[in-house]
Amino acid sequence: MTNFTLSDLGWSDQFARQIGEDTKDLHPARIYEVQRDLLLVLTEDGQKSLIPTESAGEYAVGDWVLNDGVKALHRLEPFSNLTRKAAGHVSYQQRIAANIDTIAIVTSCNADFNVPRLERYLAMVSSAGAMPLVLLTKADRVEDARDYQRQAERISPLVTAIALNATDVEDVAQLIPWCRGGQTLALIGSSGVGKTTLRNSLTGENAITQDIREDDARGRHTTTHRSLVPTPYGGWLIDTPGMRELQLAGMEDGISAVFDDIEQLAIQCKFNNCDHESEPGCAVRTAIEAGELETDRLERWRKLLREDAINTESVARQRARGKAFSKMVKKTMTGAKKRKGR
Ligand SMILES: Nc1nc2c(ncn2[C@@H]2O[C@H](COP(=O)(O)OP(=O)(O)OP(=O)(O)O)[C@@H](O)[C@H]2O)c(=O)[nH]1
Ligand SMILES: [Zn+2]
Repeated sequence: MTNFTLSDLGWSDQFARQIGEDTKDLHPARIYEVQRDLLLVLTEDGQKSLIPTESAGEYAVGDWVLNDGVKALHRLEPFSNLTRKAAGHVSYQQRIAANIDTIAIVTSCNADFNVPRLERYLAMVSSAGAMPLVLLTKADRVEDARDYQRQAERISPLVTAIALNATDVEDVAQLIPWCRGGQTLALIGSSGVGKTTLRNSLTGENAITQDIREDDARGRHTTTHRSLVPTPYGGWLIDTPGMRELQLAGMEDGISAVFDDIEQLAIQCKFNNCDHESEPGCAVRTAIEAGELETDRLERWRKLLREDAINTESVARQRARGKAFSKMVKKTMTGAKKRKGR
């Protein structure tokens, strides 16, 4: 990985505009891997490692940082930002990857295919500010993959679905338009759907198909081995480990985008606080009665909005608690310093 220009690396005016008087002497670098105490980056002068100046969770693979050759002093605002609500009892928005043009949601033409889960992923992608693509792998294992394709495309006009055999290099070449000329494509989806296989077919390399496990103080966990890898077509690929749990938080806009059909109907309801239950003049109910909208889809929309609202609140509460704690620590420290100075 050497000799890339900034534009090969995905640099654009949007980032150049963020350079100010105080940062004009620093150099841009794109993160290809976030390690606990180190950021592995790509620059015009090749690969480097930088010392982070914020906690590791503040950086994501794909981010641009400005550096002095040693430290990552400033993180540039990304044009897209893939996050999720972290699993577990501590609620926070976990950054997964940044500056991705297209996010491919990978599922297979088998029992993994699931419309509610696709809707969930699509809301996530839409909130991230990236273009969604649905990849239906294992198309070689079914009689007719077009049925899966139709079901996926029916979810939203935002969806382009491609059915393919991930093990077939020629078939996977259909994805070249999304990973050439400095563009970044990310792959997300459950474990075993073929993300690593797609990556190997696209890049010609042989990435290990299993996640590495490591022990740390908090017990066993799967290493979050996300990295930005070059494709032979001039673009980039980010492979993310399989996500078991996919909770939404702060993604109301993404949900609205995926369920735009319902939102458009809701605008036409007689009452603007309509619950779409039994109110007169409800355009949503009318559409259901006319067979233009499925009750199940209405229910899924409601469920995601409810879940998003609850999770968003718990993330906000956690953040407030964290802030209150740092404030308390700061006050105590200042108090201690003053007492010492006296
Ligand atoms: N026949 C066929 N097999 C496939 C296809 N895609 C993936 N496979 C097989 O399915 C298995 C799982 O594929 P992986 O690429 O490891 O899946 P993954 O999404 O990377 O899984 P994680 O690393 O756990 O997230 C492998 O044995 C692949 O060879 C396909 O399109 N057709
Ligand atoms: Zn209504």
